Amino acid sequence: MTETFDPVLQTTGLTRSFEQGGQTIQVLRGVDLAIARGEIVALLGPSGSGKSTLLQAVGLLEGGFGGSIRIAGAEAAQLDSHARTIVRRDTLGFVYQFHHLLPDFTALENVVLPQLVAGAERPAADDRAASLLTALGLGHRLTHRPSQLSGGEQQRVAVARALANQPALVLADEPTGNLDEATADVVLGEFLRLVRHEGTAALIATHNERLAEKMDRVVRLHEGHLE
Ligand SMILES: Nc1ncnc2c1ncn2[C@@H]1O[C@H](COP(=O)(O)OP(=O)(O)OP(=O)(O)O)[C@@H](O)[C@H]1O
Repeated sequence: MTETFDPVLQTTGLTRSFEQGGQTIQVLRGVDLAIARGEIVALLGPSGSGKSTLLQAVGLLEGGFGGSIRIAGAEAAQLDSHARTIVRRDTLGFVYQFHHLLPDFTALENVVLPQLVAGAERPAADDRAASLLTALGLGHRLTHRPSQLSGGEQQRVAVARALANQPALVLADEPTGNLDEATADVVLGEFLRLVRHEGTAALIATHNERLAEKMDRVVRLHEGHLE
């Protein structure tokens, strides 16, 4: 019996260009990428090669792309804005270079909130948040606000928030790019361990070849294509 490949993300001939000053900048020129369920993929490429542009497209954060993006079987171009919001909320998790935590809420609340938005109830949402934060070594920081946390701790909270709704795919854009090298290593290691434990697939843009080697596969953006 042949197993059918059921990727969590599949892009085919993905293109994206920007108009600027009367000129067209062709950033993505036909990106073909398939990520299996649970697979962790490093996205490498020089500055300006389009890593963020690719993550924004597959994160359904903006339109304007050509080609096909399928997320968990749904064709992005066929989704209206409400359906895109549901896919983002229920299927995707996001980690950025800067944590974007809500400053007036505690670490725990920052991880509880997306769950409540998705329809979870307390105390189950609190338990899930506490368990994720504890797995990231923040069990003693649950009631701290972001400003009371170190940079590495803030990024760990952002990781816990991204995983809170058990997404099928986490998209991360330079998730440790704002941290010093030693902290970046530790936080990325914990991020990968937790993603593996949860069985979540991930696409992680980074400049760091050494960190990329810790992932299941490396893809490189070069002149608008993946190598
Ligand atoms: N909204 C926009 N309007 C015009 N050009 C844009 C826009 N967004 C991105 N670009 C251009 O697209 C190219 C790719 O940018 P992008 O941020 O995706 O690269 P990157 O690989 O993530 O870079 P870095 O590693 O420096 O973060 C750049 O030349 C950038 O100037």
